[in-house]
Amino acid sequence: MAAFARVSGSVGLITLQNPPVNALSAAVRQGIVDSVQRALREPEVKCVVICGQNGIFCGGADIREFSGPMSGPPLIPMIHSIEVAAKPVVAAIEGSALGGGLEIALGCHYRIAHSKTRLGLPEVTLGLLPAAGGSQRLPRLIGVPAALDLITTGRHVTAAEALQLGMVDQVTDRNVTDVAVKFALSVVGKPLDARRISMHSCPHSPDLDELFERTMQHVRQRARGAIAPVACVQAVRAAATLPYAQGMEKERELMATLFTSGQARALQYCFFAQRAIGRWSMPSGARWDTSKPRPVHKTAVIGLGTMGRGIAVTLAQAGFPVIAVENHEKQLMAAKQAISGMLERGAKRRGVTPVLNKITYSRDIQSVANADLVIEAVFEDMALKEKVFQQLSAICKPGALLCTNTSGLNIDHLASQVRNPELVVGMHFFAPAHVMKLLEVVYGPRSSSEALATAMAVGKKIGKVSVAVGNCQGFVGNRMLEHYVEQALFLLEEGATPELVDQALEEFGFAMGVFRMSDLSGLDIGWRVRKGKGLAVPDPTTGQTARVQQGRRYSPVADLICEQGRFGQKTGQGWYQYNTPGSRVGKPDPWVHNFLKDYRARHGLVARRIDHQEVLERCLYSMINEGFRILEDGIAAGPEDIDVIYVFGYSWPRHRGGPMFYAHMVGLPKVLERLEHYHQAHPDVPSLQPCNLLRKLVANGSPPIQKWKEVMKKINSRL
Ligand SMILES: CCCCCCC[C@H](O)CC(=O)SCCNC(=O)CCNC(=O)[C@H](O)C(C)(C)COP(=O)([O-])OP(=O)([O-])OC[C@H]1O[C@@H](n2cnc3c(N)ncnc32)[C@H](O)[C@@H]1OP(=O)([O-])[O-]
Repeated sequence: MAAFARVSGSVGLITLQNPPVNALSAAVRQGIVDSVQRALREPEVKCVVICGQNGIFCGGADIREFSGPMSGPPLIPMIHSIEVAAKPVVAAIEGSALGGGLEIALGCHYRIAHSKTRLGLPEVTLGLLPAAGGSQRLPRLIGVPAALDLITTGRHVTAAEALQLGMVDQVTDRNVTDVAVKFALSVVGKPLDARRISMHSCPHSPDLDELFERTMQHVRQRARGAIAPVACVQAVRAAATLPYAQGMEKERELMATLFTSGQARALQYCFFAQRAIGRWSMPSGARWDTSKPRPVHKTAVIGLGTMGRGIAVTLAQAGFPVIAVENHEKQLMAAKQAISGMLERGAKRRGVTPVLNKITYSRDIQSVANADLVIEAVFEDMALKEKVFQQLSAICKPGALLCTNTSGLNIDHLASQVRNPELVVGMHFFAPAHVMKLLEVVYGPRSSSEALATAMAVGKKIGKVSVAVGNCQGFVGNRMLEHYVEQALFLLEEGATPELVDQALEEFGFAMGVFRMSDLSGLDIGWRVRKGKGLAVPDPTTGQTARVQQGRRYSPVADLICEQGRFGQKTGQGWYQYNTPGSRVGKPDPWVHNFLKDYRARHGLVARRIDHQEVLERCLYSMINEGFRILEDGIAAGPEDIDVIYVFGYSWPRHRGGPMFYAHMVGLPKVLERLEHYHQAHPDVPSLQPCNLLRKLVANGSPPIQKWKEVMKKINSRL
C-alpha cells in the first residue's frame, strides 16, 4: 500500500509501503493512485513528495505478479497522472530506485537522491524493457547514448553518476525526505511544463543512425540470442525518432512480445532462483535460518597457484586479513608479484585503494595457526591434500574451519584426516577465482551445519553466489559437465567436427562451445584427471587406445590429442589451431580433421551426418539427466541450485534459465523420449539411460519446475 500524510503544513507525503523493497504490487499502485488524487484534491496541499519506507524508494514492478493475471491500476496512467499534476511532485529517493521505481521518479517533476542510492532500469535482466515510459523518458532526460547504455545493460548507477548524467536534480547526505519536503515547498508556484519529461524532445546528435547501428551490432553480439536487449535498442530508437505518444505505443508493442516470452520466464526464474539458494538446507534438517555461522576474522590460503592467488585476492578485497602460504620460494615470489598486480588492477577498476597490506606471505604452514578459516588450494592430488589436512589439524586453533578448494575430490575423505571432521567443508571456486561469481560450498556427511553456515556466510561476504551442495565426485557442476563433454567426444567419433559441435552450442547461447572452452582452459587438466581415474590408458590385451573402459563406452579421442602435446591455446594447438601459443583466436584445424578420419578408420567407425539438433539433444539432455540423478541423490536441494551453478559457473545462457529450467521448458516427456531414443541407439552409454526421477516426474503428470520438490517429496514418502 501507500500511506498519505500532510507534513510541514502543506506538503502531501506519499510513502510506498511494501516490504522488503516496496515493489509496486496492485495494492501499492492503488495506494499511489488514491494518494495522488487526494493530494491534488485537497486545497491545503501545495506540493507532493513521494518516498519509500524502510530506507528504500522502490525495487520496481512486483515481479511475482508477472506470472499471474494482472489486476489493479496500471502503471502508465498512474505515472502520467503524476507528471500532469498541477502541483509539484518531488521524488525522495533512498536505497534503490529500480525499474518501475525509477519510472515513477521520472514521472515526478524533481528527483532528489541520497548519496548512497543506486538507480537503474534493470528490466532487460528480467527479459523485459522499461515499459512504464522508462524507455521514452530516460533518453529525453539524459540523451540517447547514456540511456542506451543504462537500458540495454540494466546496470545500476550511483547517485553521483546519476547527478552527473542529469537523472537526479540533487544529491544529499542528509535525510532525503526532509530535504525533499523543504525543496518541494521552495518550488511551489513555479511553472512545471519544463519539468515534464514527456514534453521534452529527445536531445539529438547528428550521428544518430550510426550510433543505433553500432549499438545494435554490439548488443546482438553480447546478447547470445537474448531478445530483450535488442527490443531495448528499438524502444530507445523510438524515443529518439518519434513523438512521445507514438514512442509509447512502440514501447507497448515491444513489451507485449517480451512479456509472454519464454526468455522472460527464464530470466525471472533466475532472479528468484539466485535468492532461493541462500535458503539452504541439509539432509539432517539443518537450515540456513536455524544455523549460526562462526565469526571469521582471519583467513588463510594454502598453495599459491592460479586458484590460490585468485582466492587470496577475493578474500583481501572483501576486507579479510589473509595469510598466504606457499612453500616453494620461487612460486611464492611469483605469487606475491601476481597478487599485487591483481589487487592493483582491481582497485583501479573500482576506483579504490589497493588492499596490499591485507595479505601476509609465508613459506611456513605453521603461520596459519591463528586463522579462523583456512582454504587449501594446493595441486589437485589426494595424497598431497591429505598431508596438508593432517598438518592443518595439528596446527590450527580449535574451532578453525578447514576448507578445500578441490573441484571434485572426496570431502569426507579429507575430513577423515583431521581431529574435527565436522569443521571440514569444500569451497569450490571457479577460475579465475577473483572474477567468477560461483562458489560451490560442499558439505560432507560429517560437516556440521555451523561449518556450512560459516562457509556460506563467507561466500556471501566475498560477493560470491554460493550454492550449498552435497559431497560426490565432481559435486554438481563438474559431475554434470562430464556427461556433456563425453557426448561431445562421442559425436566426434560418429562424424562431427569440433567446430560443428561448438557452433551448435554457441548458437544455443553458450559463450563458448565445449571444444573452444577446453582449448582455453587447457586439455592437459582433464587428461591428468582421467589418468588419475585409470581411464586414459591403452587396452592391456591389444595395446590399442581403448574405446571401452570400466565396462562402458569411452572415447580416448581427447587423450590421443593430448599425447600429441596439443594442450589448447597455451601450446598453439588443441581442437583448433592458433597462430601462436597463447593466441585466443582459433581456426578449424585440418590436422584434427585428418586425425579424426584416421581414428574412425582404425576403429571401423563410419562417419554420418550430424545436425545441430542432435548435438544439443545429446550434450544437453545427458547433462540434464545427470541433474535429475543429482536431485534424486539429494546432492542438490532443488533444481534452482543446479541452474544457478550452471548460469554462474558454466556460462549457461541465462535467458534459458539453466539446464533444469530448460528441461521444464522443453517438456519432461520430450526430454524422456529423446533420451530413450538415444539410449536405444547407444546402449553402452549409461548416461543416456533416463533416470528414475525423470521417469517418475513424467508419470506424475510432468509438474512445472516450481512443484518438483513437492512431487519429489511425495514420491520419496511413497517408497
Ligand atoms: C504489461 C505489463 C506492463 C508492466 C510495466 C513494466 C514496469 C517496469 O518497467 C517493470 C519492472 O519494474 S520489472 C522490476 C525491475 N526491478 C528490478 O529488477 C529490481 C529487482 N530487485 C533487486 O535488484 C534487489 O532486490 C534490490 C536491489 C532492490 C534489493 O536488494 P537486496 O536488498 O539484496 O534484497 P534481495 O534479496 O534482492 O530482495 C529481497 C526480497 O525482495 C524480493 N524482491 C526484490 N525485488 C522485487 C521485485 N521487483 N518484485 C518482487 N519481489 C522482489 C526478492 O525476491 C527477495 O525476496 P525473498 O523472498 O526474501 O527472497
